[in-house]
This record gives sequence, C-alpha cells and structure tokens, in this order.
Amino acid sequence: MSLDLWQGACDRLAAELPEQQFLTWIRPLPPADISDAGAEGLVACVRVPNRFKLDWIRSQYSPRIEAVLGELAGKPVRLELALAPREAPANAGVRPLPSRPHSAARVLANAMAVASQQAVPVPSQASQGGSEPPTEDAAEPARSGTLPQAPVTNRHRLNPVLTFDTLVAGRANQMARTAALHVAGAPGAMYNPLFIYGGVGLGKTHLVHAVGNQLLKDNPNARVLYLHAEQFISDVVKNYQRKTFDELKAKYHQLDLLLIDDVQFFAGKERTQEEFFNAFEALLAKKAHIIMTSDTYPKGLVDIDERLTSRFDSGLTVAIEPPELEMRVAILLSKAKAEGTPLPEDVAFFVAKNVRANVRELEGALRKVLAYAKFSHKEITIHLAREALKDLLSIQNRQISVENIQKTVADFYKIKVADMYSKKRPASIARPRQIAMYLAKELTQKSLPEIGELFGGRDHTTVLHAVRKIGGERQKNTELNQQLHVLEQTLKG
Ligand SMILES: Nc1ncnc2c1ncn2[C@@H]1O[C@H](COP(=O)(O)OP(=O)(O)OP(=O)(O)O)[C@@H](O)[C@H]1O
Repeated sequence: MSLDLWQGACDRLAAELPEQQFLTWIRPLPPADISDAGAEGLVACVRVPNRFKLDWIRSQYSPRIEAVLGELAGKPVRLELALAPREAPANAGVRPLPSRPHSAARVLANAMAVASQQAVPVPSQASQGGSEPPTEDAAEPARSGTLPQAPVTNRHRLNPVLTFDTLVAGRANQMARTAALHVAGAPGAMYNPLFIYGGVGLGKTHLVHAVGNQLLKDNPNARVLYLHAEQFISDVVKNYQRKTFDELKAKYHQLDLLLIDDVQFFAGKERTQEEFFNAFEALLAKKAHIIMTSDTYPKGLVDIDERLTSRFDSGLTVAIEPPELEMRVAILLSKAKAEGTPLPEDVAFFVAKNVRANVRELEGALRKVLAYAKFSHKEITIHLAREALKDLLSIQNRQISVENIQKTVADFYKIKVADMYSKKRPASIARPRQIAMYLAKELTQKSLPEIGELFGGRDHTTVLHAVRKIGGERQKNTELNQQLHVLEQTLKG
C-alpha cells in the first residue's frame, strides 16, 4: 500500500507540476517509506541524496506532497525528508550513472554518497571532505542522466515564489533586507560583495532569490545566476575532469549578478576556491554584483583561503537573526493567508510563542496545524493547534516560571519586560502587570510575598489586590477572559 500511495501521489504531481520540475525533483525520489503514526495519521519518510536537494524539496514541494498524499490516504500525512545513507544512494536504482568504466562509476557513486553526507553544514565537514574531484561532485542536477537541462525560463535557477513581496520584514532581517533591496535596485554599485550570514532556516536563500527576481523584473536581460555552493563545486569538478576551464570561466565571468548560497561548503576544496577566486575577481572588476550567504561571518569560515575570506568581507557583511515574536506572528499570518486559510491571531501568537528556532520550523508547525484542521474538519483554535503540535510542545517540557509569565504577558501587551518590575503606573503598563501577577498566582506555587518580590519588591497586598481584581473582572469581561485564556494556553504549552 505504501508503494501504491507513493505512486498515486507521483502520478498526481506529474499531472499538476510543470514537467521540468516533476522530472527534476520528484521522479528521481525513491518511494516513500510509509508508517502509521496512530492519531496523527501517516508518516512518509523519503530519502534524498544530498542536503541541497533536501532543502529544496522541503521548501518547494513538501506541503504539496503532504497534501496529495493526505488526500489519497484520507488522513493527514507528514512528510519526513532525510539524507540517504551513504551505502545506498537514494537515486541508485532510478538514475543511470553516466557511462564510465565500471569501477570508476562505483567510485563515483560512493564519492557522491559520501559527499552527500558531508554536505551538512557543520564545521567538521571540511576535515572530512577536503579532497578534490570527484568527492566535490555532490549536488549538480544537470550531471545526472535523467535530469534535463534547465529550461530557458529557468536558466537563472531562481525560484519565482521567493520575492521581496513574500519575505516578511522585521528587525531580524532589516539590515540584510535593506542592503538586498539596494543591490536589486542598483547592482554593481554599493555593497559589493554582499555577504549575508545566519543560522539555518532564517531566510538567507529567500533573500538572495528575491534580489535575483527583482533585478530580472526590472531588467529581463540581466544575466543572473543563483546557485548553491555545491553546484559550483560540481561545475568545477566537471570542468576539471573534462579540462574545460574556459567553459567554466565563460559561464561565470559573464554574469551581472551571481548569487551563491552556503559558501561555507567551499571549505577544504582548494581547486574550487581557486576558481571561485578567479570568478570573484573577474566579476568585481567589471562591476558585476556578487551576493553570498553562509552560516557564519567571513572570518568564522574554516578551511577557506584567507585571500577569499578577506575579500568576502570587503563589501558589506550583514547578519540575519532569528525572528522575534512579532515577526514570527507576522510570518505565520502571511504564510497562512498565502495558503488561503487565514489563521486567527491568537493561534498565530500561540504557535509563534512555542516555535522559536527558525522560520523553516515555523512553517512546518503551521503546515501541521493547517493539515490537522483540514483533516479533522475543525475550526483552527488554540486547542486544535495544541493537539496538532502535541509532540513538539511536549518536547519543550516547559515549566511555568514567574519570569516566563512576565515575558509572555509583556510580549502579548507589547510592553517592556522591565515594566513588570518598574514603578510606572500608567494603565497601559499597570494592567498587564496586574494580569501577570494574577497568572503568577494561578499558574505557579509561589506565595503572594514571593510574587511581590519578583515584581520589583512590591508588597503582598498589591499582589492580592491584582489577583482579586483580575479574577473578578474575568467573570464579567469576555475580552479579558479570552486574553487570559490565550495567555494560559501559551504558557502551559
Ligand atoms: N522573513 C521571512 N518571511 C517569509 N518567509 C521566510 C522568511 N524567512 C524565511 N522564510 C521562509 O523560511 C524557509 C527557510 O528559509 P531559507 O531557505 O531562505 O533559509 P536559509 O537561511 O537559506 O536556510 P539554510 O541555511 O538552511 O539554507 C523558506 O521557506 C523561506 O521562504
């Protein structure tokens, strides 16, 4: 049944996706391993040969794959993408290796599998993956037999969905977004190269695609190319084997805008670094723009030649930080709207408060909530979100502390946490403070004097007054009751 379900989903996706996309990303996947997760529905585990493909499939196709599988199975299906183990490359049976002597093909297959494993951006990868070809060749779609050449429409390798319009702005990405907008408007001028760094899933890839898409919108003839660092490595390997470095130069040196993702992957790849250095110099000399992303700032890169890292730092280096609560709420609201299912604000707040790691995880949590609502035919409420995210929330095993209550209430009413301890008395501050005191009494074991102490050394009678006041009002005031409900649910996880 596992096989039938996967085959059915592939047939459906083949019909609805552009052929090129289906052939490139979906068809080469091995059948999913499907298991029953009880009340949660099914889990479909798919092995993907390398990190680049994993990220791409996750960001571009997993909601659709989950939806199609869910429709066919008649219950929610969660898609889990994992890297294929090195002994068994996921594509081994599907994708013919290029014709080479048998032993060379085997060496190449092993090397690809090893490289796939190494493609996880951890600092230690450099020490494992330092050798030059063919281990550098991990992720180039064009090199595999079944993957057709990129069509003219996608010669830039840009994802049209990743634009400035779909990128939610906030404090966390303010600098990077501003610089990126600037480059899109006047490439080759300031901030060249632009180096964007930050943790996983924070929107670096999205931002560089946005620049490319914007530039092409303004100037359809601009020569723009987006690629993941692994694809550049792969190109170097290919040209190294064929001794066609002129082709490589011709391809990269003529660009107006080069967008290159995850340059930390260049670690230990000397030949690649040399070619990148050449491309870099050539592009900057003719005032073409280069934007790079990485998981760390240039000086933090390991096993990359200093003449490169110092050049990476010679334009503008900006960080993308993890989004703060308000931005996470905004992202959830915007993504849900884009999916055609508006999310109530209290639910967005609940999810955002509980999922903090990065935007990719936020998207995953949202998908779960939306799928859960769809399949259970229930309205999206905090209660439902809590059910849908049960596993995730239980992992957090949160303990309710007064500090946590103060922070959550301050976030909710948009005041500073410091105002919880301050002597300020305006109602806009005093009321949230009373609410926090009330919740501290309700949700923790602390005594009134202890709570008073934690609220800036206030007397226990002040706490008692707040507890009685808010408790009494809650009975009559539905809006307050609803707000307290949201806060309680959020705090209890
Ligand atoms: N500010 C934002 N607004 C809307 N969507 C966002 C934002 N930031 C990130 N995303 C979305 O989150 C997902 C992960 O972002 P992206 O792939 O750009 O992260 P990344 O920083 O490149 O991660 P990695 O280092 O793992 O490659 C994407 O689907 C992206 O569209």
